[in-house]
Amino acid sequence: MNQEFVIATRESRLALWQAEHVQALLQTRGLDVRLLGMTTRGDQILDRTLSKVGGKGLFVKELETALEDGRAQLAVHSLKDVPMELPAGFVLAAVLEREDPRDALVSPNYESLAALPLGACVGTSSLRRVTQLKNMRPDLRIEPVRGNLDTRLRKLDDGQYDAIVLAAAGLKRLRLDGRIRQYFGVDEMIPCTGQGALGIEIRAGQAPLAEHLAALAHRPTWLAAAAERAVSRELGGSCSMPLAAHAVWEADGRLRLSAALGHPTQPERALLRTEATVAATDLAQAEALGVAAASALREHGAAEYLKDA
Ligand SMILES: NCc1[nH]cc(CCC(=O)O)c1CC(=O)O
Repeated sequence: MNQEFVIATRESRLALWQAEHVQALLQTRGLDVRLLGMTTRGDQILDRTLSKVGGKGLFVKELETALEDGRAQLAVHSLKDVPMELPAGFVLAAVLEREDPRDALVSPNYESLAALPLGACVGTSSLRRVTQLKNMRPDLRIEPVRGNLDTRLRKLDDGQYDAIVLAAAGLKRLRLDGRIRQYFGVDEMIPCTGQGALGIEIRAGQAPLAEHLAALAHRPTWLAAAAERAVSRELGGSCSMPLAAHAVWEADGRLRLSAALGHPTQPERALLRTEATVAATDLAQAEALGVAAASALREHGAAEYLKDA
């Protein structure tokens, strides 16, 4: 009898889709894999903006506890919800191929951001989206919206907002992308670090499992995400930081990283931006690209922006 592996997962439809996706990939490698559904503090606290209650780590802590207790061996996360530094004893065993990294506008009545009337109400709780929206459309009224994708869409349909902004990846995975009215270009609204990618976390030193997971990894996504995550880590990576960072592979095989930092409490202030390209062939080079982008943002005044974060 094979050893059975257990995947700890949140129970939103998107989290379950992601965990089942990894389960199916491991099953094709001949492994027995079962899911363990869990509710995290991030799922329970729905009335406050995450940056105010302790940040993205709230989505992963309970899952890490299950790994520690041995109730599960791996946790599947949206990479963008994974803190920049994992607690001691945990490692990111693989980053899987990225789904569409773009942000998308969903609206019952308006076909694009430009079509929204003056002063329209847009729902998003992401400071990164708030600052980029306010830079494009200072007139918009931006209101928080929390909860899983179905909850957010229901609040939109209830008429609480004229539009909401969501990651295209989640909508596509749940086949809800028919609701998208506009895709933002990745230079127009720079995505969050790791957006659209999945990260698999395990305890350090799990050799046979780590090898199976390494075989699932998508190296181009992993290097791109490593560059993106390095920018955030260098700048102190917290949820109260309106940071966008996105890396793409150019046709010539080089990695191009764009990053933007907004002001945490004055979202209409101009974004600080940087862009750089390198020939990266390993994780260290990709991370160095991110570190350089963070330095460039500091030269543009990041410290002054971040003192209010
Ligand atoms: N912050 C919550 C979250 N985490 C991952 C996704 C979507 C999937 C992804 O980007 O990988 C979402 C929803 C959203 O931002 O719209």
